[in-house]
Amino acid sequence: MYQVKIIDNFDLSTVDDHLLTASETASPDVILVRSSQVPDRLITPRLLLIARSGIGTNTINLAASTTNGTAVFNTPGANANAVKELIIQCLFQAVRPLSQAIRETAKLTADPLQPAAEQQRQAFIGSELYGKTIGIIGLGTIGQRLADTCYHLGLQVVGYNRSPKNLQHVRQVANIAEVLTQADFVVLLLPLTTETSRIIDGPKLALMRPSATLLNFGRGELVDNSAVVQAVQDRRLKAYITDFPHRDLQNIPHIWQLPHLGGNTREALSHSTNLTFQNTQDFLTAGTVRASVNFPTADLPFASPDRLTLFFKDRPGFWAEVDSLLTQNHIPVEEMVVNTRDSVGYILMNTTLSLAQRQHWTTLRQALMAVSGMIRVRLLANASAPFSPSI
Ligand SMILES: NC(=O)C1=CN([C@@H]2O[C@H](COP(=O)(O)OP(=O)(O)OC[C@H]3O[C@@H](n4cnc5c(N)ncnc54)[C@H](O)[C@@H]3O)[C@@H](O)[C@H]2O)C=CC1
Ligand SMILES: O=C(O)CCC(=O)C(=O)O
Repeated sequence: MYQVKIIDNFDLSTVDDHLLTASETASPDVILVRSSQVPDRLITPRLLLIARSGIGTNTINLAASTTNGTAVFNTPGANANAVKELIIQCLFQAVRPLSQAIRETAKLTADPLQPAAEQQRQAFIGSELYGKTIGIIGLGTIGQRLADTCYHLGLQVVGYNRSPKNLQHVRQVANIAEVLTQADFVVLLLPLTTETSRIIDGPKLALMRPSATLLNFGRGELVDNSAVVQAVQDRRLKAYITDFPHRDLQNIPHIWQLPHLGGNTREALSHSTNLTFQNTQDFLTAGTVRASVNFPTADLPFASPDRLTLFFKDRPGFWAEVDSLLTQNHIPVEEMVVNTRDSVGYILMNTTLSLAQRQHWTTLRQALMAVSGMIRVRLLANASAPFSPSI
């Protein structure tokens, strides 16, 4: 049974109850997390995986996880529609003061009500999105969906992504500055990395039209808060809408703060949680990696009694050494997949161990761990074979 540290809310009742148990141990096997910070102290040698329900992994120390041989998973696309719909809602709210109109109408006491309400309409004249230009910075899953919907609403779509995408309805430009100068609405949908931190600073804001609105649904740290406050207060930027509240932005006219609502729909939460559990279960039982941000992808039918998984720093000659060690120890390689990513590699290897080999597994594991570059070795038992729990 794997010990699971649950950060944020997860209900384990739908997961195989022989696999996971919630625990407050200081050295869990598994961490389940939503948006909260994962403390570095939990990344101990025992930690096999961190499963993030959601896409952004900026609250997880990826370098430390990789060095530790801890796979970090996320749930690509699971909340993309929810984020897109909220952005569309914000765009409409930015051009038509709907909530203000509802609030003011509710205050009226006149009878008949309608003529009195209509008297107020002058205060709620809006404008239309049709024909305006939206600039999308970060054309990943959410950015692409947003681009598509905006196009169908009649907006012109300008976009920028680090690596250009093959997209029908987006005029892709060479840099962020070109988006900022052309758009009536600029939407940030970038991950937070060292490269993107404060990517929208004072000089970049100065490129925006005074009539433009900036919407940040990527991460708060993408924007220099003091520069955006200054731009809004100086009327060099019409408004700033952010999904990442900060004290420095509190109660400032034309700055709207949402409590990180992008993925906060029943559907998105259910998709994300299901995928999180799937990622966790597949990795624990079979070593399968589908949606990891630091492990190479690897999937292989578990058609053998046993399986070895090897995670290693990629280097020439690594496999030759492992292979010779396996041969010396009479461990058959029945089927295998190997994949590399950045500077690490991952192997799934189907095998059949004799009873004696299983009994001496600790010794063999030590020998494999001694191969230069090896980071983590696991032996998994096929659930349908009569063997003790995975190590
Ligand atoms: N507000 C919310 O509740 C949510 C916020 N997010 C945020 O939105 C981000 C995007 O989400 P997805 O579209 O699902 O992710 P994604 O990974 O599909 O898209 C990110 C895109 O940004 C591009 N990119 C990365 N670095 C770049 C750079 N320096 N310059 C230009 N482009 C760059 C990538 O090439 C990729 O196309 C997430 O990383 C997360 O921070 C995601 C989901 C919910
Ligand atoms: O709603 C959440 O917990 C996370 C949304 C988010 O920011 C993400 O998926 O990156």
